[in-house]
Amino acid sequence: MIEVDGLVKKFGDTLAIDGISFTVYDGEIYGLLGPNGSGKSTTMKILSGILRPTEGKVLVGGIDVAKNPLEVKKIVGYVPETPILYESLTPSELFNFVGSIRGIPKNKLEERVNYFVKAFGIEEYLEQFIGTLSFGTQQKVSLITALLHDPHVLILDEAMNGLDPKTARILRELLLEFKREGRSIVFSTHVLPLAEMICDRIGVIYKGKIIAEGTINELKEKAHEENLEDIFLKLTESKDEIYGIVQALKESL
Ligand SMILES: Nc1ncnc2c1ncn2[C@@H]1O[C@H](COP(=O)(O)OP(=O)(O)OP(=O)(O)O)[C@@H](O)[C@H]1O
Repeated sequence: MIEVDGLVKKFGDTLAIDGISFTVYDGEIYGLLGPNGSGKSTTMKILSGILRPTEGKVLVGGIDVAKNPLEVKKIVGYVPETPILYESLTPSELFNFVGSIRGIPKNKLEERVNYFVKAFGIEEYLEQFIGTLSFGTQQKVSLITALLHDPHVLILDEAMNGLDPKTARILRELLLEFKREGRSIVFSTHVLPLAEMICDRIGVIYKGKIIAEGTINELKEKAHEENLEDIFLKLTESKDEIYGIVQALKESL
């Protein structure tokens, strides 16, 4: 379970997160949706123990992230928006390195590496330098790295980015399985039909604030709109603006 209460994050004069609160229960996929720069990645980095909050309280599995970020990192699997990997290591070397710093027993590590390497189909890249791999393959390596310690909480920042349709489907099924096992998952994406497909509840974040939260059906009712894209555009005040821009483009052509 993740409990976020009155979270604020400032970068100098920039107020990136402006007092947000939400809860992600065990066995739930919570979608964090918002326009570029609205504060999704910042929130996810705080939940993963990577950034310290300026104000507010965040408990992950009952552990306070500000007081004990190292303990939080033990139970969280975090996939950043862009893979951050050691380019001069091979995936095999990276998995062994991550296994050793996380204290995963050798046989367990081998078992998990084999399982995920097969699931994501990267057998042929295991001995190549990460820096030479395609973006999608690096994303798969990043995902495997985040899953090796069998985390109870998953923080996935646009984790489907760059994945081919087959791998995206495998990851989707894996996430649904994790959810059935009772793990808590926070999932950000700009692909709204995907969010509609897998998220149990959604929080719409805009200018550092959660401006709407609920199941898809609850959001549809609140916004009087039929699909998540229209709900999202309405809530983020983009709908009229888009029509104006498209109209101006048509006139200028
Ligand atoms: N390290 C940093 N230093 C200064 N400002 C930052 C830093 N990280 C994020 N910000 C600012 O915080 C705000 C929120 O950024 P964030 O990356 O969380 O947005 P986002 O919703 O993840 O955007 P995107 O959809 O483009 O990935 C932005 O104004 C951004 O410029």
